[in-house]
Amino acid sequence: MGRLTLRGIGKDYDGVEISRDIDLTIEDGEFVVFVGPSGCGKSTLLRMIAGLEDITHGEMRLDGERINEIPPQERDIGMVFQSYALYPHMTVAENMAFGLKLARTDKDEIRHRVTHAAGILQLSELLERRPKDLSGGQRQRVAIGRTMVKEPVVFLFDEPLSNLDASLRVEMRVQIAELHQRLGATMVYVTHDQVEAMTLADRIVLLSGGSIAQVGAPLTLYHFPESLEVAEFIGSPRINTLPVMVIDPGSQRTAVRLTNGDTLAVAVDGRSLSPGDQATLGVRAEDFVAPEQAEATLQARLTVAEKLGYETLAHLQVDGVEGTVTQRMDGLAPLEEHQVVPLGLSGERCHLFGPDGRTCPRQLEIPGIAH
Ligand SMILES: Nc1ncnc2c1ncn2[C@@H]1O[C@H](COP(=O)(O)OP(=O)(O)OP(=O)(O)O)[C@@H](O)[C@H]1O
Repeated sequence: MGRLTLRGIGKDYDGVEISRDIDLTIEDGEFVVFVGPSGCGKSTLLRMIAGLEDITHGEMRLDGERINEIPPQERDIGMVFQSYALYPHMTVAENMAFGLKLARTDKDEIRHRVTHAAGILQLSELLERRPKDLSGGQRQRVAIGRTMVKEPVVFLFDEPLSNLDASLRVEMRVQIAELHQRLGATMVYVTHDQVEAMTLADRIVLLSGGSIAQVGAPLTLYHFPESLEVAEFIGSPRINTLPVMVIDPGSQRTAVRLTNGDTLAVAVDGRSLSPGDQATLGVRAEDFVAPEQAEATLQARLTVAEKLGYETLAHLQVDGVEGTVTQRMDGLAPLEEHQVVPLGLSGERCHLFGPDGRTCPRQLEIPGIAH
């Protein structure tokens, strides 16, 4: 088993609050990713679970047992660090066996566990090599193997892929997902990379300023963000934001005025808003519609077209809108420099955020996505 419960967890450093009011249950076998901007407290929270940081407030339990005061080596939890921290003078096999040797595990048992882990991590041919003779990805696998042989019920990963180049990151990401499927262990993973979070997580915990901004399945956060901050963090390219004025807030549709004077009835419950409020319309790059299906259309001018092959990201300028707006287009869409592009909007496919950044609940059902 490996069920973690965090109740009212908080951390102060010298009187400064770093994390606060963290309430979270991580189920046995779940893959949970902590994500958020730099300094939001992801690593601190992970280190508290590992026992590497004292917990200032609250209670943490593993399978029902309070672990606040239990030292790291006595928790049934293993951590894989960003820096692999392998011993350079030891072989791969010795590095993997080291922790078990210290714990005076039986020699045959050590050999069995190292061989088993090496098989799963495709390290069997490399067991006699030293770390300097391994690639970055192989070293990372050894670091995972060293944790695996301890057979913890919870694995913690602190940005394990951040030292790898882009293509290796993708490859290791898939391997970590496969490892989770094979072991079925609880995994808690820290990253500031939202793509890693989206692809690996059963549930994402988005942290902001030391507390939880939203917890949910990746696609729930993508389609039903609870705040502008979450909407802007999840998704690449970043969600487009357009300033609008609230005209008529309603429970099913909320009418807003765009910068060009057009009105749009957004399919949200806007009853928390008042007429005249300055709000923010959120539109993902793929959510613009063809002009003939649009309820309102903004005229935009192409600034840059990023041709990625299967799609083109068109960066556009819209009068009265700061920065650029990005539209996802077909990879073969013919585009000319400075071309005028009509940006069609549909009230069904937009998000609306109030002046305080809170989301107006979307009146939309997407099959299979809870909200
Ligand atoms: N030992 C410490 N003493 C004082 N402040 C600390 C200490 N360790 C971390 N902090 C502060 O706590 C906050 C959260 O740090 P933490 O490393 O948990 O953030 P993070 O979200 O993991 O960031 P990053 O993505 O940059 O690694 C930061 O403001 C950091 O400066």
